[in-house]
Amino acid sequence: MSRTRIKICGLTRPQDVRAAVDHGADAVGFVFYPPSPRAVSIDQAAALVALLPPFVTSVGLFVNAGQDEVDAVLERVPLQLLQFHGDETEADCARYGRPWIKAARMRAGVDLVEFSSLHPRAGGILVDAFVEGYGGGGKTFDWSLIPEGFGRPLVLSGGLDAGNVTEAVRRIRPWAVDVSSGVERDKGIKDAAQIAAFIAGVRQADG
Ligand SMILES: O=C(O)c1ccccc1NCC(=O)[C@H](O)[C@H](O)COP(=O)(O)O
Repeated sequence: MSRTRIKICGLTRPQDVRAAVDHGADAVGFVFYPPSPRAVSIDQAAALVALLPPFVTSVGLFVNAGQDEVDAVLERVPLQLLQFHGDETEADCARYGRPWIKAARMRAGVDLVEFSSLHPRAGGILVDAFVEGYGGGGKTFDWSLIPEGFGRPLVLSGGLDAGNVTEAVRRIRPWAVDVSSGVERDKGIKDAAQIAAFIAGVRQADG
């Protein structure tokens, strides 16, 4: 059984990037959605991505951004993976020639299989809770809404923390987990001890 990949999202400070990398995160996410308290500028993101060693994926997160907005980021920030967290169509996501994951905002009544079929070229589907402000809400959703045998890389997200991630991984066996609020002392301000505890919780489930 391969180990569960780990993405730490919403990083804004160099020390938090270093903490995520040092504790073994596989990916770090930077939010390019201005209303978010975790949003970073292009200059800030370029400096943070420059801290990443090989084999730690830089992820850029967008919500219904215009093409010019995404292009302006991509010109200056070497993002290896894009994450589209709004109402983007497959065509919207595919226009940048970069690998991407598409976020589904999950709640009762959302058919994840149908959603997935609308995004066949996405590298994976990130399943987040349905929250105001599109994401970063620190809220879990009913994991039983995730169908058995989903059949493509699933990134479990939404309200995860060191207290629930071991159970979440054991129940869902996702390709990866993603966390923002659950490793923070304040929005956009990560806590190294919470990052360490979260990653240890994932590793405990991996066995
Ligand atoms: O993090 C944000 O502020 C954010 C704002 C708008 C859209 C998406 C956002 N974050 C995307 C992520 O991938 C988060 O890690 C994900 O929503 C889970 O957040 P949390 O429940 O706080 O762990």
